[in-house]
Amino acid sequence: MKLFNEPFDPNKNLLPYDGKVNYYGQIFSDNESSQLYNELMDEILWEHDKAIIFGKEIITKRKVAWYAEKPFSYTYSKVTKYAKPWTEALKQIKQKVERQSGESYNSCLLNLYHSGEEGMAWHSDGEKDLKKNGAIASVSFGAERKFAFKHKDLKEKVEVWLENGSLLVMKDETQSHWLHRLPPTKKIFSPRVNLTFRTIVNE
Ligand SMILES: O=C(O)CCC(=O)C(=O)O
Ligand SMILES: [Fe+2]
Repeated sequence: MKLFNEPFDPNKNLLPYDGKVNYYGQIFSDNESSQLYNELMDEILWEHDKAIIFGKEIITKRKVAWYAEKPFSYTYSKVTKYAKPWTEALKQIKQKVERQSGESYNSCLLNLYHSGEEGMAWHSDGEKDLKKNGAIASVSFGAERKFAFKHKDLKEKVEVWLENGSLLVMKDETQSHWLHRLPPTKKIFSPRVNLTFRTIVNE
């Protein structure tokens, strides 16, 4: 298992094969990050996520939100949501992320983890509404958390710490061949906000 810490190279592919993941580290300063974190906490219309697991509706402890340039519908864990329009903070973050990653995005799924006990299970983001092999840019604010990848067939694992104000980009075949998760932990007590900028192709 590989665990990437500093020093890191944003051009280095964290995955050994079958996809591409780049970690850019902190692209927002500590000041910018705490301001953006506060704005997101206050202004985003956070809701508990509903998911259908084995045919049963469950409500997650984590909160989610879905914003985009148009009121796209997006089906995630078998539940359809309609996007809300960009806020000023989201426009500001999106602009920086597009410049850094050299890609553009038309939507953003946000997750609020109140503490380390909330995480996200193994999955890949290959829903049919997403552009095939499109880049997904993940921005994190608040508590630093570990993020893990696992190859679907070979089970190889790669882990990286996602710092406050950091950017991670997953692209090419990553979603076809690798799962990712945010492992829960009993060692972290403060909240974390994650934004994944994506490209939706439905209309
Ligand atoms: O919180 C994270 O870092 C990951 C979120 C994620 O994988 C997702 O929203 O699909
Ligand atoms: Fe994901």
